Amino acid sequence: MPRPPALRRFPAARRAQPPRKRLGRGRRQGGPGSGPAARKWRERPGRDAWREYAASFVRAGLLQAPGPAGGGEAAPAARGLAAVEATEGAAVLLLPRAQKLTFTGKCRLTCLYGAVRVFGFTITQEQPPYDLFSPQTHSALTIEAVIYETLEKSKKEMRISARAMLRAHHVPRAARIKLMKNFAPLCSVVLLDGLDTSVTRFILNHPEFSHIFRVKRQRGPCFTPEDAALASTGIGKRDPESGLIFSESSVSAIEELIQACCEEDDGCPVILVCGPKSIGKSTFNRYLINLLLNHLPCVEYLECDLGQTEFTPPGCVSLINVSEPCLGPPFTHQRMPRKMVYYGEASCDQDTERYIDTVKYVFNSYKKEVPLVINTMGWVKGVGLLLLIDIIRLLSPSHIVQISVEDFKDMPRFTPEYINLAAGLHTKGKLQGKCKSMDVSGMEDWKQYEGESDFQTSTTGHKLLCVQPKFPGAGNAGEARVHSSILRDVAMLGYLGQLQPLETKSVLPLHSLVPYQVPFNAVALRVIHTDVAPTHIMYSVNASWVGLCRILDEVRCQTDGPVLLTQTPVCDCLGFGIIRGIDMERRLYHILTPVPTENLRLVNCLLLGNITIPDCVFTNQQGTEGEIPYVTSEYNYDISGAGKLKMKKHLKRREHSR
Ligand SMILES: Nc1ncnc2c1ncn2[C@@H]1O[C@H](COP(=O)(O)OP(=O)(O)OP(=O)(O)O)[C@@H](O)[C@H]1O
Repeated sequence: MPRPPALRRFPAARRAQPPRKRLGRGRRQGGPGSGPAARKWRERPGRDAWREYAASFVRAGLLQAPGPAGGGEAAPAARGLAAVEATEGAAVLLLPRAQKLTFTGKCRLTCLYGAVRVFGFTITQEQPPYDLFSPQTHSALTIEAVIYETLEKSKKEMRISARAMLRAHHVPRAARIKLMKNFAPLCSVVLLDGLDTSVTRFILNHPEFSHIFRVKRQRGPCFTPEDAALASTGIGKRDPESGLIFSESSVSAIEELIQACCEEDDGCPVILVCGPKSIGKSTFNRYLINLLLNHLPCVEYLECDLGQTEFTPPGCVSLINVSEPCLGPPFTHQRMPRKMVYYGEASCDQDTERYIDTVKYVFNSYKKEVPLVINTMGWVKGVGLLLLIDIIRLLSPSHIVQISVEDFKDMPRFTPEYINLAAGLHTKGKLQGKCKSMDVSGMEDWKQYEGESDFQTSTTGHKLLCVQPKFPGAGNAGEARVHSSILRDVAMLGYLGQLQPLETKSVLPLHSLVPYQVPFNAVALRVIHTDVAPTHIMYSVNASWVGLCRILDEVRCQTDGPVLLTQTPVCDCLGFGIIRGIDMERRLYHILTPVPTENLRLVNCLLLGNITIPDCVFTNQQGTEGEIPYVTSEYNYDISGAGKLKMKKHLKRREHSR
């Protein structure tokens, strides 16, 4: 096994952590959600007030409506959007009222005047800059001008203050003049800067993903000066249809949920979102969270989908406090949850009981102080449906958002009555036993949790919100832009990107980074997903992805290790690492991880699951001479555990019209 260069001790040794770029930006200010308009609305009693406020969503373009701007009642302004190059790599964009820009690429947005909404989140001029990520792997982001308070300023006063903002941001005079020609009352002006973060640099450094933010270069007369200005910042205009498309049922579900979350006497709604694969659950959740963050300082998010996790690498159940908007896909916002358990598989079909225990363990940390949004797996057929019923009983949500296309027959409507009566996989329905027609075959061997004090099966009745998505390809996983395994890989790269030092512009290959050294006897070890003979354990652990966990038992070892656990614990996971190499003589694991040292001190257990390091990490070991470590072309595939690396050349699964 290759030995890395210099080593540091772990967990006792310190590792110099460069100051992290602060993504946090404190409490929301302004925006229709928290500004005087929203306050006025909140103070007005009755549902009509809410309806009136909700209509502003429609006016602001949340609902697709006919007309070039798709802006509902708000007629498109006479003049279109204008974009001019400001300084190098930056452009200023003027959006007349209700106008939108849908784009691919990435940029940092500062609102200079008025207010814009991106993915449901409203950014006003009082707020700091926000990083926007619109890769080809997901539906494109849209920047839309929204209606805002003018505090009864005259048109002249508005022009003066817009001009002052442009000057304050060093927008050159010629650009200012050009922009101000397009100025109209209630327009919005934003500054777009080129964006290059250490995480995106690291991801883009892998040839497989180098094009995910690439903007299609247009040529000829279609390429306007506006396009040139936008291209200078790293974004390119897209058709509005490439952005989010919300059906009326989505909009009314969102209205209802925001109302429930913002009404103080309504307690803390627990919103469970479910539906088949690729139906838009994660996108709905992100959008809902962003809208809620216009009103509330934070919301909580419970991730129960092991395969497509929002804030963590795959294979985890986690609870996270979200106070910053999600303005990109999961690989752009990997964060440390409040509570996380590493389950170790992208699906739970092999051990549903441990999955239930894991969800239960993580959910116990939710204190009902802020609304909770729950994401569930897209496995909603057969056993998956039964398991979802168990999860609903366990979490007892106040609202269920059930997303499915109209002709989807595998998932019955999750009305309170249905959830009360139906059999789950580990739980009985209320009338089960009395009702002969209910299918409980094959349930005899399952442990019945009902009646156990810690398994909350009471269904107090929830509000069911049925959503029929209308975007092309909804619910058709085969038509997805990108295969789910590729999204998992890129999420892991997003996680590993946190290892990159913030201060350097170049990408440091993973094999050049200094790992921690961990004595065998300091941590217990467990392979979750398969039985491995103790004599072979080091072969399976080397060059593997591991959960860095904390078990409550003391890790005691008479010998110099390794310490092997005989059962998989349901325990806290503090992050992930790569076992970079194993020193059999000095009995040390060499682990690369972005987990901060103070948390590493708590780690006393390494869990190895069925989540593998993306192949591109092995094949992309730049600068190595001769055979690439861990990758060989001369291997005996008869040896148990040997496998062929699949070279995924294209992100697209099949030709997609968009
Ligand atoms: N409202 C929408 N408008 C346009 N595109 C959407 C919308 N919702 C989702 N999509 C796109 O559809 C694809 C699948 O969406 P998403 O990941 O949200 O589905 P999911 O149900 O969470 O999938 P999974 O079951 O795999 O977790 C993504 O490319 C996403 O950008």
